[in-house]
Amino acid sequence: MSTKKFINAVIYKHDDANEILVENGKFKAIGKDLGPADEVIDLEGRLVLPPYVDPHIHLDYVYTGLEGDQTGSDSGTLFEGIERWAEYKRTQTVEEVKERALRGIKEQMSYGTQYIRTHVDVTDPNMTGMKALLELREELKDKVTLQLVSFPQESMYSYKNGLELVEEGLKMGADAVGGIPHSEIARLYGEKSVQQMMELAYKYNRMVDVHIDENDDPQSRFLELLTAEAYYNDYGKYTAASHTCSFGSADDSYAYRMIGNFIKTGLNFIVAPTENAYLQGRYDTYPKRRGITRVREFVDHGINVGFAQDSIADLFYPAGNGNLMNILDNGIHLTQLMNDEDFKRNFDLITYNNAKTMMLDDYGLEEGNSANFIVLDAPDVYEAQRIRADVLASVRNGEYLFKKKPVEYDVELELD
Ligand SMILES: Nc1ccnc(=O)[nH]1
Repeated sequence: MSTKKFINAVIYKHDDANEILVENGKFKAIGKDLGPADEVIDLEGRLVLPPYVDPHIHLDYVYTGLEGDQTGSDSGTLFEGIERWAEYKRTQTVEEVKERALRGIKEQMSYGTQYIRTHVDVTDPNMTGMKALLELREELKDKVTLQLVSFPQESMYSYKNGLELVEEGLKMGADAVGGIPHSEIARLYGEKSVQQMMELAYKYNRMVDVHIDENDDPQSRFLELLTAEAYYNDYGKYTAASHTCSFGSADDSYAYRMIGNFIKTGLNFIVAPTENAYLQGRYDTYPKRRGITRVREFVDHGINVGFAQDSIADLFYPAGNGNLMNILDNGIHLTQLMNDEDFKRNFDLITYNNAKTMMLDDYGLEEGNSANFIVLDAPDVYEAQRIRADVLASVRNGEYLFKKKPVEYDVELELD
C-alpha cells in the first residue's frame, strides 16, 4: 500500500485542515498532523480545489471555426452558427471528430478540468460525432470523465427523423437526452419535443440536459414546461436546463413564480456566460441585453447552477480555450456575484454545483473518494479569483496528470 501526503495546503471548504493523505489513489484523510507517509509533497500554502467540471461543451464542434478563412459568423447569432455547422458537418469523418475533440479535451484538462459533459449532434444519419465521442469516452476514462448528451442540433422535428436519431444516440450509449425546443418551427413542436425528451429519459433511464430558451424572447417559455414535466415525474435532480437566456428577460412576477417551481422541482441550471454574452442581444439596439439568466436569484434561493465553456473556437463562438477560471471570472462579472459571501463560494459554480448537475457520485474533497484535485497558484479563494490564478497541478487517483512551475508575477519595476 503506498501513501502520499500533501502538506501545507489551503483546502476548499476544509478550514480546519491543511494536509491530505492519499492511499491507493483515494483520499484516506483530510485534516491536520496526519502522520507519516511514503512520500510527502509540500504545497507551500497553495489552494486545493476539487477538479473543475465543465457540464456543457460541444466537443464535436471545437476548432471548426479555425479551419476556414473566417473565425465566427458574420451576424454573431445562434442561427447563423447552426446553419454554418449544418454545412460543415456533412463531410466530416469519425477520425476527424476524434482528433479535434481530443485536442479540446487536452486543452480543457491543461487548465484543471477532469469532468466534461459534451453535447453530441445526432442530426446526422451516420452518427459520426456520437461514434467518435463514444470511443473517446472509453479510451480516456481513467484520465477524464466524459458524459455524452444525444443532442439534435438541427432540432427534433424540423430534421428528418430527428426524434428517432435522438433515441438512436441513447441506444448507442449516450448518458443523457438533449433537445432544443426554441429552435423547433412552432411552439407546439417545441413543447412536444420537451415531452418526447422526458419520455425517452424515463424509457432509457437517462439524465436530461436541454438547450432551452437560448434567445432573448420573453415569450420563449419552454423552461416552464420542462419544470412541470420534471416536477410531476420527480425527475428534477436528473434534469438540467442549459442556457435559459430568455429567463433573464422575464418580468419579476413571472420569474418569482417560476423560481418557486424550480425550488420544488430541484432542477439544475447550466449557464454559458461568455458564449451567451456573445450570441445574445444581437437584435437589440440599446439597452442591449447580455444573454444571462437570473443566476443571482438562483444562488440566493439555493437553486443549483453552474458555469460552462460551451464552445472553443467553433462556428458559433470565435474564442474560448477551455479555461474555466476565465469562465468563472466572466460569469461572476456578468451576474455581479462579487460580494464577500459570493467570493467564498463562487468556486462551487465550476466545481461542486456542476458535479451535482452531472450526478457524479465519486467527486469532491472527502475521505473515501478518488483522490482527484487541483492546486491553484494562490493562497485563498478570494486571491485566486482576484488574480485569476493558474492551476499548477491536476491530480487524478493520487497521481499527477500534470504539474507546472508558477509564473513569476513579481517583476522588479524600477519606477523611481
Ligand atoms: N450556444 C450554442 C452552441 C451550440 N449549439 C447551440 O444550440 N447553442
